[in-house]
Amino acid sequence: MSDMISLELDGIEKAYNKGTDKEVAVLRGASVAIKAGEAVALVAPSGTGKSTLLHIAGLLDTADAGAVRIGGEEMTGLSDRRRTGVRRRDVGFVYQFHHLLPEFTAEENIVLPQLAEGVAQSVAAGHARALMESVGVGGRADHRPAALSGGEQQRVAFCRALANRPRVLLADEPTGNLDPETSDTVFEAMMTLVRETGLAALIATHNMELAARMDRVLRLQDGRIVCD
Ligand SMILES: Nc1ncnc2c1ncn2[C@@H]1O[C@H](COP(=O)(O)OP(=O)(O)OP(=O)(O)O)[C@@H](O)[C@H]1O
Repeated sequence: MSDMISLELDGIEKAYNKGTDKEVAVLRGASVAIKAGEAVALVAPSGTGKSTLLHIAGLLDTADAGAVRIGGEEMTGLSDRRRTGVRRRDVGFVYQFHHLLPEFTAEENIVLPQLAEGVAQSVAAGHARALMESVGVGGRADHRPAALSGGEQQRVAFCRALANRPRVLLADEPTGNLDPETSDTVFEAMMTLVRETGLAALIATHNMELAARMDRVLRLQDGRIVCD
């Protein structure tokens, strides 16, 4: 694990309905720094601002105050175009449901985001296959998502999220929809990818057993991030 900080949130504040009588301050100075190759669990009861935090970290939403740094670069003040570029190249997302494109094969789902970044077809296909091999779904490359099991779908979703070699992985209950055994397989696959690719991963989960197997467990409490 290098000591490079890949993702840093520094004093993030976010309120909804600002300036009205319905104002809710969701984040009140949330800070975290995640190194390359480190997997951090984020445990947050429903409604405490987990999605808000992940959206801000992934540049899908902006904070009212505080800084987001990806690969050491300050994201505040970047043009929308630059933010979109950084989001596409440097951030991978995985959600509770895989959101794979149903009309494309597993491999094509991992190839497409690379083509969008100008990677040659043969190179993209080779990278897609290598990713799938590393998480044990190499034999399923030509199947469409509907022909894959839930655990396979989710492993392919991780491969797709990593297709463009992002620095940061953000996941929201990535095993929340799976039975315990499958959840374990997907979790191990995720950890393999984090270690192999030197990603900084922030993984929201309610599963304390899986959380405890990550490098650190953090809790979102009263709008701040605290050690568990
Ligand atoms: N666009 C919005 N406008 C107003 N309030 C919002 C908006 N989005 C979220 N909130 C409120 O902010 C709080 C945090 O929402 P958020 O979605 O981040 O929670 P969460 O921890 O992800 O919850 P869950 O696990 O249930 O998805 C909630 O009280 C929610 O009602």
